[in-house]
Amino acid sequence: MMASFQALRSQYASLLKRFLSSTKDFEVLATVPPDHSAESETLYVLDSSFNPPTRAHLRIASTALLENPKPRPRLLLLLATQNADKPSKPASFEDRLAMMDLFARDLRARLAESPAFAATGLTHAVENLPLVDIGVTRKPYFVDKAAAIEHSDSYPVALEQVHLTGYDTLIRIFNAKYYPPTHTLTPLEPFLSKHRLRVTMRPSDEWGGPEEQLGWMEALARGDRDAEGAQREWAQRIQLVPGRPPSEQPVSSTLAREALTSETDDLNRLVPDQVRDFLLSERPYSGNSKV
Ligand SMILES: Nc1ncnc2c1ncn2[C@@H]1O[C@H](COP(=O)(O)OP(=O)(O)OP(=O)(O)O)[C@@H](O)[C@H]1O
Ligand SMILES: NC(=O)c1ccc[n+]([C@@H]2O[C@H](COP(=O)(O)O)[C@@H](O)[C@H]2O)c1
Repeated sequence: MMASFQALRSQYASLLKRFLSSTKDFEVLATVPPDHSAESETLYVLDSSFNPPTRAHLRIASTALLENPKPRPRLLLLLATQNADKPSKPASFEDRLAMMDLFARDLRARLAESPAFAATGLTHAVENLPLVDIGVTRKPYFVDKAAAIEHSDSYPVALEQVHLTGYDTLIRIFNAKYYPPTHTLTPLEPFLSKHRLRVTMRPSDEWGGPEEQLGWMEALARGDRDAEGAQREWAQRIQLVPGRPPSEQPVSSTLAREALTSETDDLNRLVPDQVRDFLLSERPYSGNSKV
């Protein structure tokens, strides 16, 4: 197992090196399983630091894909090598890409259990499962990520993108401080006129509960943000879906990194199985991992 983890990491290390020495803003490095032929009508995009991928990311991706299983959707797991706010830190990007690949396999295994992706007629179940692309981008902002994906030669230009985010990220996308020089929300227009956001609620002390989060959407639809350059029609392009029920414990990448140094049993509920095996075997946060 360890040998195959190392092989996966070095495979991504060389693909990443090629990307970093290119002038590209975005590249698909691999597809799980390797297959580039399938047509799809929607591209779901999960942009994250994947540091590490968690069961929250698994829930966000699987609920989206299960909601619209036909025609076969495609999912892009997008590693942001530059974050809008956070400085870069361990794990190394090749470790994260290897974990994204393992996450893609865990996700497909979960989807394979659902009737939505079961075999139909002459088609085997595995042929109905979404393909998962593993990509990288240098662009920290969603408007630029979406444009880089549109202009890449990996997908048809007209493909609609549905960006999967949490509520905390939605609030940041709608923060005019990110859009110099005018510091208005008008730069979101090309993004939200073509693409969509599927936002998972993330109740917390900082972000409030479901009512507050639904209230944010109502305010946008009412025109409360028009003075900042927003358009009330954008509310129709944003779907807000329930997240973790209050009875379940919180899940985040930070909690998973902490569990690795203290309560490794907690990893079972925080990260998918193959990601847990990678974390326990490779210890990518110990400071000894090869960069
Ligand atoms: N538990 C969660 N509920 C809802 N959305 C989530 C959750 N975890 C992550 N997300 C969303 O997934 C996307 C990527 O998340 P990110 O990589 O920042 O994970 P994180 O767990 O918040 O990371 P960290 O703990 O390292 O800050 C973001 O849009 C974030 O809002
Ligand atoms: N205005 C924006 O588009 C905007 C603002 C803040 C964060 N982001 C991005 O959101 C993603 C998630 O960010 P965090 O990992 O900090 O939660 C990152 O790719 C980050 O760069 C985008």
